[in-house]
Amino acid sequence: MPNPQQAGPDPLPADRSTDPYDALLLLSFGGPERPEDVVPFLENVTRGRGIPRERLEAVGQHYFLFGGRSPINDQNKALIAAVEEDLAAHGIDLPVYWGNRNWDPYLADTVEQMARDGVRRVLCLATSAYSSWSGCRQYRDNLEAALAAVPADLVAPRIDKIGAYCDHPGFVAANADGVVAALDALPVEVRDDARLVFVTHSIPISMSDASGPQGGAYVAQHLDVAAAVAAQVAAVTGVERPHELVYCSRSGAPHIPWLEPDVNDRLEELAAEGAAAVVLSPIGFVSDHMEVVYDLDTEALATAERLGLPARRAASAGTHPAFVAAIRELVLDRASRERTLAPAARDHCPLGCCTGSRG
Ligand SMILES: CC1=C(CCC(=O)O)c2cc3nc(cc4[nH]c(cc5[nH]c(cc1n2)c(C)c5CCC(=O)O)c(CCC(=O)O)c4C)C(CCC(=O)O)=C3C
Ligand SMILES: [Fe+2]
Repeated sequence: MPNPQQAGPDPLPADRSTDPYDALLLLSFGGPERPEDVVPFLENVTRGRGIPRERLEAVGQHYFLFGGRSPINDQNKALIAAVEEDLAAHGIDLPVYWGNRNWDPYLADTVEQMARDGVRRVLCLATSAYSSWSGCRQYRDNLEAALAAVPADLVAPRIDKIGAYCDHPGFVAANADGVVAALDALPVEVRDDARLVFVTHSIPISMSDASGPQGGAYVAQHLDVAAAVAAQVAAVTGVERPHELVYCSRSGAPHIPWLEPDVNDRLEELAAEGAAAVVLSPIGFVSDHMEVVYDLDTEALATAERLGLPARRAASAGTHPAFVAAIRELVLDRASRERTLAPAARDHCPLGCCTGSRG
């Protein structure tokens, strides 16, 4: 009878096995790090997207206001460090790679490096938690293009992408914590009456309508997350507050309809209605991107100030431990489903999913 003691090293317990994956890839947007990078970065982002020149100049100014440096790369480095630490603390041995759509480190270089390192099966997590062409399908297309560019003398890895994960309880919990902290930062006399205003990136209505397998997923997912976060905040604070979803960072040509209301317009209405205070919670962003530090912290908070409306911006998920743990759970869950050939609904992207890309 074989002696199990001599059967080689114990296999990892199923709950920390990442088989069949041998690497995790963080796939992100990328951002400039120096003033000289800003214009080339914007050219990368908007190539063929028909963004009016005035809009590009305005967005360039947002970056220059912050010294030509986007916060996004530092945030991704911090997230990777936190994920590596969390994986190690849980006895999980999985190297983490990082590649971007629009700036260095470019995805194609990262995929080539993975091939050189002999990586065969990669699990990819994008820094976008929701379904849409911009947040999901475009990243899939970027993966395909990067794989196709791997030099012929190398074996390209196989890459599976985790689907929209905004519904993960850890993502919801991280955002709820941010809202609770923002409420605490409001003057005590308006705290209980504060309105919870959840914010995400506006996208063309045609892109929104075509998001997810059945369409309309972008807005539906955000409404679900907003409701879940608001419920958790109510449970923690013991106060039910009205909540709603608004949009920021509208781009594109003026005649193309994008999701509304814009956060600034809505703040005007709320002030006119006599709202006591607001908390802005950027659930549409996984960390404090330029849209958060400019469109919310700089612009929307100035609007609120002008209106005399007390307002605080809640932290995004960032490196909140609940979000970092969520990433580990997403990885382990996908790996175990891959082993049992039972992919989760989130990972099922039919051919027509998130295709609509323009107004
Ligand atoms: C849904 C969505 C997300 C969330 C999902 C995800 O994260 O992917 C997102 C993220 C981001 N968008 C970013 C930056 C930009 N997005 C632009 C333009 C556009 N975004 C769009 C949508 C989204 N964008 C759309 C429909 C356009 C119009 C052009 C087109 O149809 O493709 C432009 C061009 C100028 C402008 O028009 O604003 C810039 C500079 C950055 C980096 C920020 C930083 O540096 O911290 C990040 C994380
Ligand atoms: Fe964007």
